[in-house]
Amino acid sequence: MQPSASLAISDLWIERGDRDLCKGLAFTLQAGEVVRILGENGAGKSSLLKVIAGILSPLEGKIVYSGEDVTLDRSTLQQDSLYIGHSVGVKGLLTVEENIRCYYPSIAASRLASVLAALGLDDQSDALVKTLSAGQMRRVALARLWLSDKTLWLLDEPFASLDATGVALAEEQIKQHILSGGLVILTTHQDVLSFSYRDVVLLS
Ligand SMILES: Nc1ncnc2c1ncn2[C@@H]1O[C@H](COP(=O)(O)OP(=O)(O)OP(=O)(O)O)[C@@H](O)[C@H]1O
Repeated sequence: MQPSASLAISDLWIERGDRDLCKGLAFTLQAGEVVRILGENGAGKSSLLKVIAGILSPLEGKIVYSGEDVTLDRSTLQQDSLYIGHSVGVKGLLTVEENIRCYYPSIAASRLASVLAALGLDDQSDALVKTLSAGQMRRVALARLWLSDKTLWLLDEPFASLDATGVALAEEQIKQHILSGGLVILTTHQDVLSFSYRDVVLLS
């Protein structure tokens, strides 16, 4: 985790297909803050997260991470960020444990066991992910929140498919992260969140 990290987005303009998204978007994020991206379906919320993560490039604008202009080269930001996309992004033909080991190959068995227990997946450790429910798959994806040492979290619909217990677990991880000085940008259609956040609204 980087102490006192910050993110500043200015004059951002994203184009996808023949649509202009987020034209002139600007916002900042300081250590310990959460921004929730709001907007109608198709407004560009997922696209914005992908641009910040360096998966897509903006047409115009500036992205500054902790004082460094990373607009053209997002590698510094990528090294210090965790992006969990809209799709669950887990591998169905691997077990729960193998999925987690894909990202954290040297994780200690005791650490893995405690994360699986926290997620209520301890009985599913050896199950093929394709045999799990949608909410259980989302929990496997969210195991990365428990294990991440990255500062900036970019979370696209992290609560989708989760039951109330799953939402509370994920919210708790986000709370712990911001208490440690992390930064979070998330999209969610959930109205009530149990931590402080600012809204950035994308107009369609
Ligand atoms: N792979 C793609 N190629 C071209 N255009 C795309 C692609 N993916 C999304 N788009 C377009 O970009 C626009 C924004 O999509 P995006 O997924 O970012 O919106 P969103 O706000 O996250 O929507 P939702 O709330 O439905 O998840 C939409 O018009 C969509 O059609």
